[in-house]
Amino acid sequence: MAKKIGILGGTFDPVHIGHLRSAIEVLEDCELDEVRLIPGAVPPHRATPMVGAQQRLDMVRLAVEGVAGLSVDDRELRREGPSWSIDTLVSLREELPSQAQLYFILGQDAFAGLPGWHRWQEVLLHCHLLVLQRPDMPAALPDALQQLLQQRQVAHHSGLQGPGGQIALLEQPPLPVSATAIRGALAEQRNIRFLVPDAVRDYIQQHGLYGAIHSI
Ligand SMILES: Nc1ncnc2c1ncn2[C@@H]1O[C@H](COP(=O)(O)OP(=O)(O)OP(=O)(O)O)[C@@H](O)[C@H]1O
Ligand SMILES: O=C(O)c1ccc[n+]([C@@H]2O[C@H](COP(=O)([O-])O)[C@@H](O)[C@H]2O)c1
Repeated sequence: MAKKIGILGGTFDPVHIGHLRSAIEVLEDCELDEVRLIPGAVPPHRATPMVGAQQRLDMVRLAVEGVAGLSVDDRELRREGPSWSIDTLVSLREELPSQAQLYFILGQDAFAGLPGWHRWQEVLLHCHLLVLQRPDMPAALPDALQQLLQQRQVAHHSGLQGPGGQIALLEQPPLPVSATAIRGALAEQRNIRFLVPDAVRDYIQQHGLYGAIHSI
């Protein structure tokens, strides 16, 4: 049987339960062998993260420690330059058997930006896309994505066939959590308990990240 591998790329500034619950639900619903969380070192498409790549990676490692089926892949920190997803996909493909099924998991907001990605039209050569709902996101998608969905969307994720090339939208209930909101809460010295794993909260506190100066 071909391996089924999910990849959840992100800035993870910081990692939170929205990422982790999504990873677990996709792992179970799509019967994947594993989901790899891949922190971006130099996100090319957004402002510089508040916290450096190594500390964001540390937090993702703490978050998935001991969680069956979830792992961390640090390849984007091991290369120079912008963390383009296409480079990540090509390097994963070089390592995996050609029949392995790759599922790139991304939220609706990230999917809406796909036509702006570096070499975006090559992305589906290497993987399927699994798009997760997020709360408060506009339903309208750019024309290029509507066309892409007409060509590539399958009605249900169970219809995704082969190593890549198709898109499924998941009906998973979204958690209304974002890294932006967590950074905002920390800046106001609010308690972020249960929005991130306790080990991540402890790390933030120990290192005084995001302006957290008190016991949070
Ligand atoms: N609550 C959530 N539910 C579903 N998907 C999510 C959720 N939060 C983040 N994601 C998805 O996880 C991936 C990585 O997200 P990212 O690290 O940018 O977190 P974020 O919470 O969106 O951060 P920020 O608020 O800084 O933009 C993206 O594809 C994003 O859409
Ligand atoms: O490769 C690109 O040009 C590109 C542009 C925007 C986003 N991405 C990827 O999309 C994923 C989610 O991004 P973000 O900003 O929500 O953390 C993450 O893996 C990014 O590397 C990739």
